[in-house]
Formats: sequence, C-alpha cells, structure tokens
Amino acid sequence: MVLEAWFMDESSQDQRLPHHLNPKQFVSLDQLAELGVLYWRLNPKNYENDEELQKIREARGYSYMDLLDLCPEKVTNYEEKLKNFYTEHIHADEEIRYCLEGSGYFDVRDESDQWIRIWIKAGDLIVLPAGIYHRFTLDTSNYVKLMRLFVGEPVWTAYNRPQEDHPARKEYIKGLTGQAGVPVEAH
Ligand SMILES: CSCCC(=O)C(=O)O
Ligand SMILES: [Fe+2]
Repeated sequence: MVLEAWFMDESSQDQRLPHHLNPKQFVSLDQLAELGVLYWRLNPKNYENDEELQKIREARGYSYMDLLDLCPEKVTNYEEKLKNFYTEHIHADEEIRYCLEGSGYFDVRDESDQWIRIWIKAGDLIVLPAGIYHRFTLDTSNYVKLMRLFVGEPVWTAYNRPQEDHPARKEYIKGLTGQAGVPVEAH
C-alpha cells in the first residue's frame, strides 16, 4: 500500500486513534488528486542528497526548506502548537510536508465536507492545496519529524474555519471539478 487514507468517523474519541468508519472506507490517491492533494513516495534516509526530491523542489519552486521535530523537548509551546494544528484551517499557499521519521494524520475535507484522514509515514511527501480545509494530529506513536517546504519566504499563517470569503478558499472551490457553479455537462 502506497499511502493509506480513509473516511473518518466523527466520534469524540482520542484524536490520535485511526477513526475508521465501520466497515472501513478507504480513499484512493486519485480521489485525493481530485481534491488537489498531491503525493510522492521518496527515500527518507536520503533526504539530504536526494535527486528525486531536488527535481520536485525545482519543478514546483520549493526554494525554502526547514525541519520540524515534533517532540516536547524541541518545540516551544508544544501543547499549544498541537492544539492549533488540530484546529480546522486553511492557508493562502500550499502546505508541503515531507515525513522523515515517525508518522501522523493529515485530515482534509472532501468536496462534500467529509473528513478524509491521510496517514503519513517516513518517505511520504504530501502537498495540500491552498484553500483546502485541513488539520493535523500525531497518531499513537506520538512522534513525527517533518520537512517543511515553501515557495519563497514562508508564511505559516492559519485561517481558522469559516473562511468562505478568503480569496484562497474561493479559488480552491472554483478549481474543484464541477464545483464552479456551472454544471459539469456545460464545460
Ligand atoms: C505539523 S505540520 C501540519 C500542521 C498544519 O496544518 C500547519 O502547520 O499549518
Ligand atoms: Fe495547515
């Protein structure tokens, strides 16, 4: 299995649990691509010297890079940051994260506002489009090391939901297939 993603149940149990529906309902990479979510599988041991990663960065203009080691010893205001990560939000730009160690869940809303949980592990590079509602949580392994990429000077500002009038949100909705206010048949 390349990358596992599934529709979430809405129970109030621990956010670090998988939250599968019963029966499980998986989501394919194609379904994620329709939402504008991109994915690559790379060799995380080679991240400092990886031609494939270099090619992606060049092709997409990802000039900025830093590392985020998500553990209480290395992150100031750890608990508060985790809380903010799990508050539903959008950004004006892509969110690009490459998992180098550990694992975690990116939750994204689909076109009908259902949560899809994406399980990222070492080697997974994921791009969330600007304007998509999302959130992040650690899983029960409680640890992740991420590479953050960005086009130019990074802006990490999160705009919490609702953001229906935010330009990035409007653009995102416009770009969803058949969601531009025009019936699909009319294209
Ligand atoms: C821990 S990286 C993912 C959290 C997030 O959505 C963000 O930083 O905006
Ligand atoms: Fe985010």
